[in-house]
Amino acid sequence: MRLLKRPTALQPAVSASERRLFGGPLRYDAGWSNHDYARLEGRLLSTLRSMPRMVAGTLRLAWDTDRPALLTVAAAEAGQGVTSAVGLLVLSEVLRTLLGAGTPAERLHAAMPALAAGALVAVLGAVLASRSTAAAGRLEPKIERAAHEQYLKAAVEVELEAIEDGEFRRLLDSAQWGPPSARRTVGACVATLGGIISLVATAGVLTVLHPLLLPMLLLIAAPRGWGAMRVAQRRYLSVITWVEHVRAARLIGQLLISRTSAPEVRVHGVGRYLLGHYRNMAEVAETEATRLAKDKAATELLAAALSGAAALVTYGAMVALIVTGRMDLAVAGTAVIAVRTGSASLGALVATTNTLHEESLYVRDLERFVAEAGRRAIPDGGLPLPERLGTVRLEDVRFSYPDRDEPALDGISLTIEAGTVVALVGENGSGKSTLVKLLAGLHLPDSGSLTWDGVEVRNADREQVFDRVALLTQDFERWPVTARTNIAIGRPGAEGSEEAVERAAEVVAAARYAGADRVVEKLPNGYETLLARVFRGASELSGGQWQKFGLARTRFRDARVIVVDEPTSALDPEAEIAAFDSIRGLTGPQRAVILVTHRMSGVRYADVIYVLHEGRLVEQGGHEELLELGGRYASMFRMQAEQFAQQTPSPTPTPTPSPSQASSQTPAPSPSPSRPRSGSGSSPIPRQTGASPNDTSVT
Ligand SMILES: Nc1ncnc2c1ncn2[C@@H]1O[C@H](COP(=O)(O)OP(=O)(O)OP(=O)(O)O)[C@@H](O)[C@H]1O
Repeated sequence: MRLLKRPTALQPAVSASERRLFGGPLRYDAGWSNHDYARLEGRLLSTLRSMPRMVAGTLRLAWDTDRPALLTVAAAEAGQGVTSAVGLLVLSEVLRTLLGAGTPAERLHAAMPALAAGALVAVLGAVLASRSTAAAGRLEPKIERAAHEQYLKAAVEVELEAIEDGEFRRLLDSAQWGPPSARRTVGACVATLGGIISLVATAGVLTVLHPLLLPMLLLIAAPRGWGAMRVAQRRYLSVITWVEHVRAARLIGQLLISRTSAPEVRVHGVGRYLLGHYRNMAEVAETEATRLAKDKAATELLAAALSGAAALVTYGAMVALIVTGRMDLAVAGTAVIAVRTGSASLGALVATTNTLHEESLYVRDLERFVAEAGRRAIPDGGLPLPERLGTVRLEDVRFSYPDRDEPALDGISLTIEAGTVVALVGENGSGKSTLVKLLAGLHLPDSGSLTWDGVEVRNADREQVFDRVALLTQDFERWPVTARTNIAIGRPGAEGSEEAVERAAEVVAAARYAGADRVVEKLPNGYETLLARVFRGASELSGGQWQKFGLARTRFRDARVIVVDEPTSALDPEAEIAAFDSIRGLTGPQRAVILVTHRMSGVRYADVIYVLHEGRLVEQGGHEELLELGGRYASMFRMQAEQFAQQTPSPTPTPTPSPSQASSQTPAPSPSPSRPRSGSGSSPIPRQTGASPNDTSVT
């Protein structure tokens, strides 16, 4: 492996693999991580100062999640601090008595009450510790769950544009460590609280014994605190800087074991190729781990040396105090134990504060993500849409993706009326899918107007816009759930027992409508078959079979505007004809169908065909009208028809015209035009404008 640069925290090495596979380093570019670096490096105290605010967020979450548990933990920890102070005072009394006047038996006898009190205090301390452990154990999973829910909810509610934005995705990625960190923050908070209380108690006892002892104790612990904090900050910075590298290596690992890539991994030898790159990237990550380990070792050695020197000075000062008679032996004995206890608890406090600090950095990422997601959330509320669909209208709409200079759509004006089938056609990248996303309310126009029955979509209640749309896109989701749920998920909602029965019947009707019922018949457990082969007993479907499920889901959704984007790309000729018929049958008086496809045989029956070219609307009209126009549509249609005619032996392919289009002499570029459609003889099934989507199958 060739390293192109010596790695540092700010400019990590760029491996040849990264350049080859991803075109460069996969890291956070400038932006907030570098800003953090400067902050972490230069302003340790300000980082420490901001810690209480970060911790407060988690404590608020704890307060909202399980208040009694939080209060129990706080009380038990405070109680433990008090018991440890009392324990030290008792010890001092025991030592004073044992080192005092009298015979050994008399001194032992005199020390008995203090010894008994010490035992009682120790038992009380143990009981309080166990109460604290139990309550914290109850609280921690709840905190993680609440934080995770907060994370997922924030992610679900943002605009699609945010999800497609690389910077936001990075934030989304780094925030995923927030919920487990919030859980650990609770544990660290508890330990820190306990540490602080017991330290204050010990400090009080030390001050009573001699005023010089407390500053000396702090001197012992300070270097270790500095060292631990520095190591944590560097580790955090490294994790953040390398997050994308780790993600990329993980992605390669996934590709190597994924089922979909398995054939190419084997036949094309991609396995060995990717494995080599995986190793390269892992080795680069190892150099970073080595760098961190060296840095940590050096920091800890320096901290230990400084702390050791401070301990030496402390014990030297105590000897001097005893020798000069300014401290008696019993006090010195207690002081030695108190300094040891104190430095141990200060060490533990430094460690837990450090954990708290490190974890709170991740919790802060989560907070930052939630805040950013809030800013980019789909707005709540807005103008209501009429229950019945009339017209969706676009006027001079322009839309650009944030990272593109050229607009994806420019000057688009079109109308979609209820009860019609509208087709969008155009070459790859002409803007069809983008237009669909605007119609579905997933993106808002940059300029121009998009209205639903006169209500500007920008001001409309977006919930209601989504509610009125059914989407069947090219890459619709193949949910890893049962066949039934894969259809019913099109309209998720509360299921009362009566409604459940009704829904079951609707699911079956939708499956029959889309031809998915014949797929279900062959599944081992029918509708209850799990469709995800990764699980035991589950089945997997072919691409075409999945498309039938997609269509069934769309039908089940029963929306006002039904968008189908390349719905037949994986269907065989017979299924494709049936699918186009089914899609036409989805329309109704209150319903419009928007069909996006490159299959011209499916387009010809649309009421209006809109032709897009480089983001602009270049032609519009009915099939015949556009053929006569002799423009882009006509040439696309003829091209497919000719291609089909060349592939089909004589007799000349029989077009499958609709009754209204029977005069057309152009052969339809249907994949199997001479085969009669099921149930329709050789004539096509007329477009079923006005048919209810709850009618029986039209296939
Ligand atoms: N999420 C995105 N971010 C940035 N640019 C995008 C994004 N999606 C699409 N584009 C760009 O917008 C333009 C229109 O893309 P769109 O997907 O709408 O075309 P299309 O007509 O649906 O293409 P196809 O027929 O291949 O599906 C293209 O130049 C494409 O590269």
